[in-house]
Amino acid sequence: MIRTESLSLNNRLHDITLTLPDCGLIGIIGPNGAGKSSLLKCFAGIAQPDSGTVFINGESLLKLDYLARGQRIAYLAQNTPIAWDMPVYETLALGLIDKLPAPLQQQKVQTIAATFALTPHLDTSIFQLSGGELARVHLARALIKDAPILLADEPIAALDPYYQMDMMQLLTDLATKQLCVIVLHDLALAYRFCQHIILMDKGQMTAYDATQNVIVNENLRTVFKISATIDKQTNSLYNLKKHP
Ligand SMILES: Nc1ncnc2c1ncn2[C@@H]1O[C@H](COP(=O)(O)OP(=O)(O)OP(=O)(O)O)[C@@H](O)[C@H]1O
Repeated sequence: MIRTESLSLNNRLHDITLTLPDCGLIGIIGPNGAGKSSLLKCFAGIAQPDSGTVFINGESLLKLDYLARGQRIAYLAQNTPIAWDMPVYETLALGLIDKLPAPLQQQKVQTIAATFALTPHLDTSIFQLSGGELARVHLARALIKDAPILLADEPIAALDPYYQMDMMQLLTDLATKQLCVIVLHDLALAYRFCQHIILMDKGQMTAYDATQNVIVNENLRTVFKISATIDKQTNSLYNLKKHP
């Protein structure tokens, strides 16, 4: 569970108080520059707020050392640079915190590779992967350590439509057992898959509630300057238009 109290980060985040549940898929949406990544970085302890506190399962993030944070949180940045060439297998194994006996490590890598359709690429150099394949490697590497909280910044941005839906379904399944907080721009996928939405605008949390209460035309107009057709029965959002 993540809880924040009056979180502020210079002029990027203003007075954000919220409680996220133990399980569920939570989407952070908002226009460019709204503060989505900054909020996620505060949850992860990567950005230090000027005021306010982040609590992870009741413990102040400031009191947790790096190992304790790593055991509780898997964080995937927006653009994860890779400095050196390695096969996919080794890249996935790097996500494990503890040194495991070789057979157990192999089993964990193979299981996560199968989940992310990476088995055929285990011996491939990561420099030879497509953008979408690499995005799947990054998410798999973040998840391999089984931390109870996943924080991922635009994890589906580089994926084609098939894998975007595949990944959202995978995150939905994962979120029955743990908390997954993702930043995303695709409002249709956010509407279809996320249980709750944090709506950010100009560093403020404009709304945080069940998805169908947040993604409504009034908020789309005021925050995004767009409108859409929203069908609550089929959980679909389409026909996006710039609002005049
Ligand atoms: N390291 C930083 N230092 C100072 N200001 C920053 C830093 N990173 C981002 N900002 C500023 O903070 C504001 C919020 O940025 P943030 O990256 O959180 O927005 P975002 O909603 O994730 O945007 P996008 O959708 O474009 O990725 C922006 O005005 C940005 O210029």
